[in-house]
Amino acid sequence: MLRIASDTTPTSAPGWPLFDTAATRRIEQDYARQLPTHTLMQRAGLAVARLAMAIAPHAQRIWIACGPGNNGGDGFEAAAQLKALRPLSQVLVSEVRAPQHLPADAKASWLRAQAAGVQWVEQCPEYMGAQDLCIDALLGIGLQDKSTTKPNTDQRRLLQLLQQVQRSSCPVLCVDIASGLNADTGQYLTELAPTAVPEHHPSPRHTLALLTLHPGLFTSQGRDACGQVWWDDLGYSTWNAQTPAAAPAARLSTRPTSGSQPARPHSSHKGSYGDVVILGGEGLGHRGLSMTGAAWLAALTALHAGAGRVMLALLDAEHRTDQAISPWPEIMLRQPQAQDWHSATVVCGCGGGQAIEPWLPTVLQQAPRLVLDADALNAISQSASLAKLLCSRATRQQSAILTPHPLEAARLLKTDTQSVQADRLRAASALAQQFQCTALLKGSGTVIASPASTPWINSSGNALLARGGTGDVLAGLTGAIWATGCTAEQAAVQAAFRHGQLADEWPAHIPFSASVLAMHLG
Ligand SMILES: NC(=O)C1=CN([C@@H]2O[C@H](COP(=O)(O)OP(=O)(O)OC[C@H]3O[C@@H](n4cnc5c(N)ncnc54)[C@H](O)[C@@H]3O)[C@@H](O)[C@H]2O)[C@@H](O)CC1
Repeated sequence: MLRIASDTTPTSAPGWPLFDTAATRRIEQDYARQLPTHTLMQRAGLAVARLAMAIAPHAQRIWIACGPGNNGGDGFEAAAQLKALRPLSQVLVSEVRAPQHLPADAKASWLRAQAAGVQWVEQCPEYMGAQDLCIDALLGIGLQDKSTTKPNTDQRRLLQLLQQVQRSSCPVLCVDIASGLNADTGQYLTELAPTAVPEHHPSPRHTLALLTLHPGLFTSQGRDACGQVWWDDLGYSTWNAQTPAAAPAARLSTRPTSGSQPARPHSSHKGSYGDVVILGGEGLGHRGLSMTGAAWLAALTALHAGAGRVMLALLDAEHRTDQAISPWPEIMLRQPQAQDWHSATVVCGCGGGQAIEPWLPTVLQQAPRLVLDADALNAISQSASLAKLLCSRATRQQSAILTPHPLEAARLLKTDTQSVQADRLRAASALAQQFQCTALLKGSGTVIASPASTPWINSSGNALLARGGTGDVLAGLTGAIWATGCTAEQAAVQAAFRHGQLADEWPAHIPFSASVLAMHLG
């Protein structure tokens, strides 16, 4: 998902820091002060040119769409560098704004592109082929919402070029971030979002983030818009690795260095890995809608993910006799009223339907570690007394992890899905604050937030996971990891990463389903 395009020093803290626009501006000013004028843009242009040659080594034509600000300046600079590095290739530029109206850095790069012999064209040539390359240098972190003002000549021209970039049939390399995408949230400005291909792009897409990585590259619409993300810090972390001029807005989770499964001491036993109890699975007898499969999926996952013991308490009173024997003999069946909730890690709500609500006061008060999923979250969003019980857990040193999808998060926050998706970091942080717990907001670029901690964005996963039951697998996996003794935040971050990593590494010859995913966790 993230590749490093320079010899950037890895951070000593876990995860890659993600800086929002305001923090990036502070870092840029701090760094630019130390360097000769124009150095940063020259480094940016060279980084773009080098990556362009790496991803399109056989390109005969490289078309660069250059916007009205410094993102466009990076484009002019890349054009100049490409012309020097690839004199036989056609390097073509289309601009939004005449050079006399460009910022100083961008104007200097425009002059360098002219001097290098770059060719100016009105628009993307129709003869561009699949081996050629399109570079999107229209808008970077200077994006502004101009929807309330009447479009001027620059805006109309920018939209015209942006549409050509978005419909490009050759690979696209975006400079810093895909144009039109908000670097803080990963949401497109409505008027700049792709219209012909709303969900995915027909040609491969790469994005070279410059100086810092931004949250918007990795969540919401960012993953589809930016494709493969590369990063060049332009030398900043070598110059100032320890004390960046601003704090990160989030961290990007990375592959654990010790491997996915920590080594188990020889002298360990089942008690070393904790008990996980799954409570959920409304039975057919309640409303004629069986949801026991969801609870089974969570239990099966906890079993294969390595929990010491797994208990399954189904909310299926009418079918109790059918449940005397588990199809997986390692999973111990329990009647909810016979279960002691005081010591185990409880995963509550998978397929719980309406039958979960009467059990929530008990688990909210008794379970020391509680993962709340699906219908448990819906019940809490509709009941002030349950919400109060959830909030009060923190005062009793009991922790909780909420695992909502955007609609469940919207219900808990008394808002709508669109508002949640408009700023996923803010929504997850609001849930964590409101309920004093860890919130894992599912979706493209899962966000994990805890009170008083920098939130995480998960870097793994793909659309294979967009099918029924994978959320139950994530809940069971979170419970199994948490039961081994880590913190709620660590459990949520590790579970989200492992869940997505399995999908990323899924063998093409094995049909994907949630239950097969659960059984691949060993
Ligand atoms: N100055 C430098 O030396 C460096 C600049 N960098 C680049 O500079 C970029 C930021 O530059 P800027 O601050 O100039 O910002 P941008 O170049 O992203 O955009 C600013 C321009 O776009 C126009 N604009 C914004 N929203 C618009 C909209 N919705 N419709 C039409 N026009 C719109 C603005 O009026 C302004 O002219 C970064 O993303 C990065 O690519 C980096 O390479 C680091 C070094």
